[in-house]
Amino acid sequence: MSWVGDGDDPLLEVTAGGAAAAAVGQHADRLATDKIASRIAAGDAGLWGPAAEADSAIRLGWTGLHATTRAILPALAELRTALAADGIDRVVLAGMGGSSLAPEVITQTAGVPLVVLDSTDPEQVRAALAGDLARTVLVVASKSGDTVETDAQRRVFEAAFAVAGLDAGRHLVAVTDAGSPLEATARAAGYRAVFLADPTVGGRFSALSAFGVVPSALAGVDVVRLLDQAAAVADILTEDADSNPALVLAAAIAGTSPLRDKLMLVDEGSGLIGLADWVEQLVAESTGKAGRGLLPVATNSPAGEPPELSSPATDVLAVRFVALVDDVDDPAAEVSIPGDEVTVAGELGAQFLLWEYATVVAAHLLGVNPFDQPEVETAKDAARHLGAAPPDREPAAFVDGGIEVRATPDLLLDPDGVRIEDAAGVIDALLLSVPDDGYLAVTAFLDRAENVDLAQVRDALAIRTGRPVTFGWGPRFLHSTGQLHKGGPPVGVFLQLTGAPAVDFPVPGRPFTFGQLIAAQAADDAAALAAHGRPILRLHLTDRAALAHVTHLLRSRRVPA
Ligand SMILES: O=P(O)(O)OC[C@H]1O[C@](O)(CO)[C@@H](O)[C@@H]1O
Repeated sequence: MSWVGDGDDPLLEVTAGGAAAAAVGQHADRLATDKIASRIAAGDAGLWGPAAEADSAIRLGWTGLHATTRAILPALAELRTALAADGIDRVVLAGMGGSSLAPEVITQTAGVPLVVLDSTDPEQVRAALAGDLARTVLVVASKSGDTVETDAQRRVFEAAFAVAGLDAGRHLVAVTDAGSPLEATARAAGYRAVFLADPTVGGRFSALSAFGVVPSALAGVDVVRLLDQAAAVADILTEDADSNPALVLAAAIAGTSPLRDKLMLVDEGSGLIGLADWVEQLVAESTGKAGRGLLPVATNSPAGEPPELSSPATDVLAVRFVALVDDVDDPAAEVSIPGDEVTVAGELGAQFLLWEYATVVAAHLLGVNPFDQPEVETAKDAARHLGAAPPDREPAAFVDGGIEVRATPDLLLDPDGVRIEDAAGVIDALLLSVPDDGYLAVTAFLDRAENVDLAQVRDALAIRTGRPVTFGWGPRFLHSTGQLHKGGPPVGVFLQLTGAPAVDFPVPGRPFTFGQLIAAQAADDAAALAAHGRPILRLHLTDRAALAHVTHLLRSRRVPA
């Protein structure tokens, strides 16, 4: 069945087939009758249960950002002109999760350059520092203002500008909440601009706020068009109608029975580059708690169709990002689509608002609070209090060809209880441990620019395990699927990849280096996952040249029948 967001010139189109269509038939009408959409737009904090009200009461500002964000556009335009007059035309964005994912999608889709630095990997930080600093402006984006990764990136750039003999303040812009530590730091350091964001908008819902538009506009994106795309569908998305695309999408992704909680996000010519990475954080961090949640699987399969969809398991749902169909003959027409699938079409600004509504309605259906991230706060606190000596490194169980192997105990024994002493064997043990309703999460605390080919192991592992496989770069995924890994259904199995960096350097003013910071973040995440009873295999490359060997092992070794 197909729902078109409006008349014969669709701005949004959501279609559902099979189990997803059945879910829409089962839930959309009640969601409309219960006036969920209009209540969200009206700021009704009571839709997610009493325990969530403290959060939901201050986290619904995103419903109006397409209008309220316009207030900063004149100052933003002036700043862009002033920067150009100063010969500053390279924009680097330091921010994690919701503070960088939307600008990344916005600028990639618009085809304008933006260096997104959302890593503490020393090699990735060094690459961002290697640009022409005289032509560089660093946008430091952090709602809380004390995210350890962003603070470290800020510190090293401030020092680099000074060493280069530049007036650092003229190369620095901040986006943060009023009263945050970053606001105070930026003003004291004379940043040339400090944009205060809407405090009633959480990070993963901030795409249309200053967090989304400041870096994008400075990079050269027409953000008025982006806001207009959202404004054009705002009314449709608040309609209490079973044809409301947000209600349809929410029912399709969260209302199937049995629940298809592994969402295979597949791009099929949408033109929206990287949208899956933004949806991944929004859906995983909003729904992945209380032992429930939806696992978005961002797939960049070279063949186009991810292996998981060749014969989809009963807990898998395909969500395809497609181009809008211009000539819709009959807007009310119901077009059937094959399989247990959902297709979503719309301009980027419209999709931001669509997915935000759909996600909070999905959380309503799942019975979870979409606005907190309890397990991530624990990780953020641990990182904030990193002392002079990062947590002692767990000793390796064994070393095999330059690969230090660490693992939860069960993975180190073969089916006969004999201790495994080779990397290939322990990889097999890991893949065999993926439950029938589970998933494998590969987390690579490496350089996502330099090691980009590593992401291709996702498909190979999906074939080997026959289960959904996610691939995330660390520490970036900690602000996305990290919440779901620890707070969601306890069915994940984890492969963590780390590597000794070729370079390392201190975080100015802190008692650790970038290499120590990222190693500590990986160790903390592994410990947290083990504490949640999740199997985890950690492969540490004493030389990143061994990555080719690890990739071969992941791709090639057969799991015994
Ligand atoms: O913008 P901040 O406060 O630096 O937080 C960055 C990200 O970390 C989280 O708070 C937790 O992952 C996200 O919700 C947020 O987008």
